[in-house]
Amino acid sequence: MTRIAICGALGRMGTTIANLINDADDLTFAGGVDIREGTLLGQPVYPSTEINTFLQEIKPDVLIDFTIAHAAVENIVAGAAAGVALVVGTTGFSPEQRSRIDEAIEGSVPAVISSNYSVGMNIFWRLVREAAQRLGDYDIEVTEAHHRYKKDAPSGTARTILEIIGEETGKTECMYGREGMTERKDEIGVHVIRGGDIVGDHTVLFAANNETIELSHRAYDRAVFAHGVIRAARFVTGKAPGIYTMDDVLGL
Ligand SMILES: NC(=O)C1=CN([C@@H]2O[C@H](COP(=O)(O)OP(=O)(O)OC[C@H]3O[C@@H](n4cnc5c(N)ncnc54)[C@H](O)[C@@H]3O)[C@@H](O)[C@H]2O)C=CC1
Ligand SMILES: O=C(O)C1=N[C@H](C(=O)O)C[C@H](O)C1
Repeated sequence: MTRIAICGALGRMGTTIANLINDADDLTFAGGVDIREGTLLGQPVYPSTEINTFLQEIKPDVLIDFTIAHAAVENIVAGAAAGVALVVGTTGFSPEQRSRIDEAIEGSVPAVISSNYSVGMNIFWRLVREAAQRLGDYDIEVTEAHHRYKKDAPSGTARTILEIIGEETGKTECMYGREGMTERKDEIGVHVIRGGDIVGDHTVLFAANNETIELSHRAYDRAVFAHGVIRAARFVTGKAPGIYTMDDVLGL
């Protein structure tokens, strides 16, 4: 049995993932950490200030983090120091936070890090790469929509899309929304929508004179992310230290 713990256990993703772990024959939900203390599925949830005590007492094989960037950094550093394999889904890291994460993980524990654990999105990123390779001279606009409670913008997934487009076209300048008198140059337009309970929509528009191509991905249920997280948790157990992606997990 692989013992799995979750940071952000009481959140939208934390509870969805815990329920899937509970249903799996080879995995056990060992407990969680959150700002609030309590229990989930009969297991303890420690307050976030007690992450080190939690790791010593619960001794999970894998620590999954779906919290918020500043908290995730501390949880990852603690998990790596305790020698626990990691699966990180939290988004919104600054470059400095990401460097701190990489330093903590490299050479100490195996970790999967991805801005989007849905299988469909990992294929979508490949489609975007192919389109960007061939349509680099088209105008490109990225739009994402999420629920009203999402804190980081643009989404981690949109940031990954921008990285892919940058790698394939060399275009790295972005225009975040437009207002007033604007003149389009070679920038990538980035547009963020927040409202209701939208789970996660991403669209990449390639536009030229007389034609447009739109690639869209829409998640209808958080279970699509959570299923990918479970695959990542099984994959990361017993791997050599280092940072892995969903390409590694899915064998893409
Ligand atoms: N990579 C992926 O596939 C996905 C990533 N996400 C990302 O996961 C993160 C969480 O998303 P949601 O579950 O929707 O948010 P949420 O707000 O529902 O859950 C976050 C939980 O973390 C807890 N928390 C906050 N600070 C903490 C700390 N210091 N230590 C422990 N727990 C703490 C909160 O109390 C809350 O229960 C976000 O960054 C989001 O962008 C969300 C969905 C999919
Ligand atoms: O916060 C969310 O909900 C989501 N966050 C991830 C992101 O920032 O890309 C993934 C997914 O779109 C849902």
